Amino acid sequence: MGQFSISEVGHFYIAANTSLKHIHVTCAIIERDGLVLAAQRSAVMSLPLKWEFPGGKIDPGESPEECLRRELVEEMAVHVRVGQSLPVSTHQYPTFSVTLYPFLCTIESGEIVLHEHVAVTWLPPDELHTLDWAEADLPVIKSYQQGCRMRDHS
Ligand SMILES: Nc1nc2c([nH]c(=O)n2[C@H]2C[C@H](O)[C@@H](COP(=O)(O)OP(=O)(O)OP(=O)(O)O)O2)c(=O)[nH]1
Repeated sequence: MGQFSISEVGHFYIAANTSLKHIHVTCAIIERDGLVLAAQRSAVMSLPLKWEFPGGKIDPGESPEECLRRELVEEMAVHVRVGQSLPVSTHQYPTFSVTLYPFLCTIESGEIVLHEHVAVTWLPPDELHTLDWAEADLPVIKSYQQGCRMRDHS
């Protein structure tokens, strides 16, 4: 051990990185009465206790909108109306990378029952940054907040 040069270590690092898992995930920015829903991942999920927008991995043959509707029923027992899409963004975590497909949503029917998350909260868009978010969500929050400011000024 300790026999590798910097360039060899760099090579192994790049080789390991190119085989990282890449997942495609939808996420729902659910708006109600000027507030937005954030959900906290449980201690036993990946990215434990981080806050996120509910959603999940897109199944083969499924559209992002179909995925969101399915995930929201599974995770929170609500039926959502899927609206406008926001810019897609990709983030590399140390052990996997994720492409997020965010959509504005509203709850069509159902009361929230948490099947996977430990908590949800409703926040004004400009207070979203007060939570400890999954890192991949930071650009999503930024573009969402920019969109809100444009809506406010139109
Ligand atoms: N649903 C959702 N997942 C997110 C967001 N941001 C973010 O980094 N992720 C990550 C967390 C998970 O690693 C992955 C979503 O997949 P998932 O919810 O099916 O993940 P999981 O790890 O609980 O599922 P599993 O692989 O254990 O079956 O994407 C987000 O805003 N919403």
